[in-house]
Amino acid sequence: MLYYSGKTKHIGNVDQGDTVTDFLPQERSRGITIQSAAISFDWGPTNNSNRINLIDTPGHADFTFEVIRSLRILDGCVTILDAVAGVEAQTLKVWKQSAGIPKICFVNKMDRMGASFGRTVKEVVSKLHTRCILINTPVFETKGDNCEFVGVLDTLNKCVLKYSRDDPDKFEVIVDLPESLNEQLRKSREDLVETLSGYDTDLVEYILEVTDDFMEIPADILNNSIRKATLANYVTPILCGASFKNIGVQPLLDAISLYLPSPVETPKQPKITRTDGKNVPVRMDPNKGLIINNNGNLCVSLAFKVITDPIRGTMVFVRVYSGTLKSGNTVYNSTTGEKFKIGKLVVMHANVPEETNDLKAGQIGVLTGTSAASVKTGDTLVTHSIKKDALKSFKQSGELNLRINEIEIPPPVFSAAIEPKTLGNKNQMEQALQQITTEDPSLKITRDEETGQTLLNGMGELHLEIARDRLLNDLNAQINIGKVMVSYKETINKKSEVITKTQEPAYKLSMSVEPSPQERNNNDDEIWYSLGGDNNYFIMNKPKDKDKEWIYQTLSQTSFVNALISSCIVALQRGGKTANFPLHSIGIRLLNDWELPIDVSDVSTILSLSRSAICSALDSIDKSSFAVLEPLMAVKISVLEQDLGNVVQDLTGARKAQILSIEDENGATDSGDSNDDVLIFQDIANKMYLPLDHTNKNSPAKIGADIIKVIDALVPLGEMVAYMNRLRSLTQGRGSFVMEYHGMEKVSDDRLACILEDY
Ligand SMILES: Nc1nc2c(ncn2[C@@H]2O[C@H](COP(=O)(O)OP(=O)(O)OP(=O)(O)O)[C@@H](O)[C@H]2O)c(=O)[nH]1
Repeated sequence: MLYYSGKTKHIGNVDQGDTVTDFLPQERSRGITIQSAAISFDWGPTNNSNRINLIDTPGHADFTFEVIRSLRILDGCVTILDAVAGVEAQTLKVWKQSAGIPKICFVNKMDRMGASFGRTVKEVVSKLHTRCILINTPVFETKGDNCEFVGVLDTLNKCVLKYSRDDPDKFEVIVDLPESLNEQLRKSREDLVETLSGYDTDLVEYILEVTDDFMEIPADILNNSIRKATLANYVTPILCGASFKNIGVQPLLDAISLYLPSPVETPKQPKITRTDGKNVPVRMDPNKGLIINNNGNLCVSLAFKVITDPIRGTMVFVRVYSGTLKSGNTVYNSTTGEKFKIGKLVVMHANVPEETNDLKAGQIGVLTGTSAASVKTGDTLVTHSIKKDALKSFKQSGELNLRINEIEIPPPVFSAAIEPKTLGNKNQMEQALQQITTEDPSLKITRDEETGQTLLNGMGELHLEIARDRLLNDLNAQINIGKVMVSYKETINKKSEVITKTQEPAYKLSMSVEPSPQERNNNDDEIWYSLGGDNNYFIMNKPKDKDKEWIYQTLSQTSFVNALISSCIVALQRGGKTANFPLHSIGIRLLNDWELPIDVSDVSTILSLSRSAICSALDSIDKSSFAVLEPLMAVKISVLEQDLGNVVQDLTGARKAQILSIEDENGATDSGDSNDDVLIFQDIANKMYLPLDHTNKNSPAKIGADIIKVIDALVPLGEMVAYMNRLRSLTQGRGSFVMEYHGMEKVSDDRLACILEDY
């Protein structure tokens, strides 16, 4: 894409390790994407081109947070499928995560032996539950004994685009089609028009009034109709190609411009809320921003990624949601309460930054320089042009404290102990840890206050392995890292006493600790603040008391709340009474009888009083009311029928799995959709026109006579460590699995004894 849009001079190759978006040394040496990259380029006729902000996300399950944070800010997705593997378990997972975002599918690797466009499209309809329309279909040529993929048949423009494998810039447009391709074109066009007619009444009117010959309907009428139906998530346009052989990339770029939404049209606008919980409507207008009381307007942006570049320093990637962000603006970070002045604003073109004066609503760009160093992924940044005299009342009402719906970080389920090689390396270790956790908030550092041990927590074994390499090799940290272990937690099953702490002249804080529910009720009298995951919350009863409004004037509400949140986090790091494991599912409540002196100006007393109140509250709970929790994983395993017995026996025996279902692959219904939907989409898939596959000869077992069974099970994570090797040996390498975090579960007494022994 970068090559064709003119942003790079040659085409990067993952296998040679010179891609633009995979730029970390480890991404290049391992040939995988670890961090999602955001780059911008233009595509389309020169005077009418579209700015495309491309975010390339990793595919491995351990980097799921990269996908979550990218989905938060993007307006449309391109789902890339491997034409041999079809819809994989991870495809299904990411598809569900991106619900509501308009999508295009690109069936890649059509040049491979066993590639099957037809089967892949059928799987997209029946497994992902979406209607598909074929924007282009594959074209093959017989060369000797081989059948070679050479180009695509454009359904809309009724021509073949034939590519040269040697020269990425060369392609022929063929309009005189042989009869076999004419039939392929007619059938895909007929199907496309029929599917769109189910949604677009304008198209139906055109057919009734102008022509009912689907071959005669002009491409621009159909393109309009496809755009509408895609934005409404009614259909998914599908294209095919072989990016490695430079086939079908330009039509994909055209499709992105034609069918995916601009920022103004995106159906999934973010939620902007004020600290009092009220929603503020998003206004994607670069000139106006969020107008407040006619006194000026606000520009609101979300920092969705922070990286430390060895040359450019901190780079904060932002998406602007309202108004215009200008270089030189003073930014208020409403998540942390800090203020800073923007240095340079840049837009990344491939790996070359281009300085810009402003970023308008809808755009993506980068804040650089040391002033941005305190920003973390997920922070909301606010700038305003509010008249001075109005600003004071504005601040008092807390209206600057807007938050764009925060990015929830999935809980890390693995950890490894980490220590400096010598005492002298401690500071450097802290800095390196700070850097990798700022870049990747799904890595977390926890410290056991009593033993002084530091734990690096992550989403999976590969995640921690990569973090380890980055610390040791890229950041040169002088550290020792222990074995990767499962993260166990502890929780409480009863409420503590209420502990009141006071200090002269007029400080009073009463706090208690309680088990926090999995699903909380929406209670208007309470505000819940997440304590950075682990289902831990700080709960504050909303002050009703008019006399307490002064707090907004003297000590801003944000610093009061932030101080309480920090003390909660510190107090929770003490861990539980059974084995000192970090605490989970805890609610820390501030009662409404708090008092502060009228001239309070700093938060240190609040910090120490609240911390000591929480610790005493935890101490008031007896040891027998603490319980150890372990991560439970939802596992989906695909195996051939003949291997099913062995795999199930291993799961239920050694691995203590709870089997939820075993189904034939085609009947597997994990979409979360109703049974009716499942049947509807199977029916659509069966009736849909699919062109013949020519490369399908030596296709994998999947489409042979073998029946594939899908096992759904819940398994303790501790039993899934190194499961890939076990599954391979049980199935002669023919089985595959994906898993995702399901929740924390109380450990039975006999398992607890084993876990404690292991630790
Ligand atoms: N035969 C063939 N191989 C391809 C094609 N496109 C990519 N590949 C190969 O597939 C492998 C994976 O390519 P990537 O581009 O890294 O795939 P990815 O899905 O982005 O992987 P992650 O970055 O880890 O998410 C590489 O070895 C590529 O050479 C294609 O069109 N044809």
